[in-house]
Amino acid sequence: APSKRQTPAICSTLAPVAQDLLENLFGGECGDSAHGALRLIFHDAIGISPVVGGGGADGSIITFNETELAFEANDGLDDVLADLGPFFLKHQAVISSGDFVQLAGALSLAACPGAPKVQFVAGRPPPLAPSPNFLVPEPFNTTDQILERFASVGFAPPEIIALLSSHSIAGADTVDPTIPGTPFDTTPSVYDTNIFIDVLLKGTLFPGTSGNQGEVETAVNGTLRLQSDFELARDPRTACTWQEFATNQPLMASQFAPAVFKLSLLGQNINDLTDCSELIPQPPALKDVPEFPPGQFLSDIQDSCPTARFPDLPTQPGPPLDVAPIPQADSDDEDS
Ligand code: HEM
Ligand SMILES: [Ca+2]
Ligand SMILES: [Ca+2]
Repeated sequence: APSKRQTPAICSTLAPVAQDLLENLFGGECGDSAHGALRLIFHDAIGISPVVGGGGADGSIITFNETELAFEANDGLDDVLADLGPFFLKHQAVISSGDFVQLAGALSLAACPGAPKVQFVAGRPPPLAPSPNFLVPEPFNTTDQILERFASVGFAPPEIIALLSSHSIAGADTVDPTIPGTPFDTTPSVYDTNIFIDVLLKGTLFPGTSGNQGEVETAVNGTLRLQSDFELARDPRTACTWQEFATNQPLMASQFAPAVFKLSLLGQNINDLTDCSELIPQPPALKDVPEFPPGQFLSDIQDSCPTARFPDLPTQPGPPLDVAPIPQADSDDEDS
């Protein structure tokens, strides 16, 4: 008989944690809790530098949250930790904070149609110290600064754009504090290519107040555009990858999975970790049809790739959208 790989002990131990997160934290939704858990992967992992140190994907953002939540770039993560923290405390006897962040992040995609299944490895030791400040990119950083920050930990420009596909299932609470939960694209519960289409449209409005640091005008009511997304979409070093993903959802998903797995290994040695990817469900499939939002056309696209024109797409029928805010996860009260 063909030999079947036996489930490693650490994976069996973590199975009930995964189950609890899927059922009781995410509840089968690609909503605020899932978005927060996905963002947390990044803000924990990127806390490492060849110059100033830091432990990367080590769970420091949980263990040393008193230090790291005070960093400006981590604004809004207080809500995420309020949401996830009780699950970590409940299971901390069997899972390190570093594994918890990465497990929750990989599981966060489970209910997001179109998302890839991301690998998960376990066995990260407890973090030794908080991350130094100023390692997490900010939406008002220049493209040079962002590319350099990622390059210093081994990420090439196309990998950065692949990682930013996460902004397809995301929104902002703190960029414009008057409108928490404002999504970055028209479909914040679907891992589709709309983020890459929407951000290339000519900006005409602010969804709330103007003058917020790191925000630029967006094209669709109810969505918020980050200055960093705007610039990465238009910079010649990244614009062609951005444009390619805009009309190729399978490519976007297939490039995101290895890039986000690579994030989960920052500061870790993969040879010391155990593959527990069997704990991660395959997210629902998506048949993505790239379209311009209602009332928008190719002439509204700010063509930015030097070597290929943006392709013409159908326009979604109907009146202009006013995208609804993302309902906020509330750790105490779900139904009032
Ligand atoms: C250039 C790098 C990046 C910048 C400047 C950036 C910036 C931001 C900002 C300002 C927010 C809104 C936070 C708030 O006000 O609540 C946000 C949200 C988010 N980001 Fe990024 N980000 C970057 C890269 C990434 C990466 C690599 C990931 C992937 C793992 C990611 C995943 C998310 C998610 C999922 C959210 C939504 C959080 C929520 O809705 O609660 N971002 N990002
Ligand atoms: Ca960290
Ligand atoms: Ca989307």
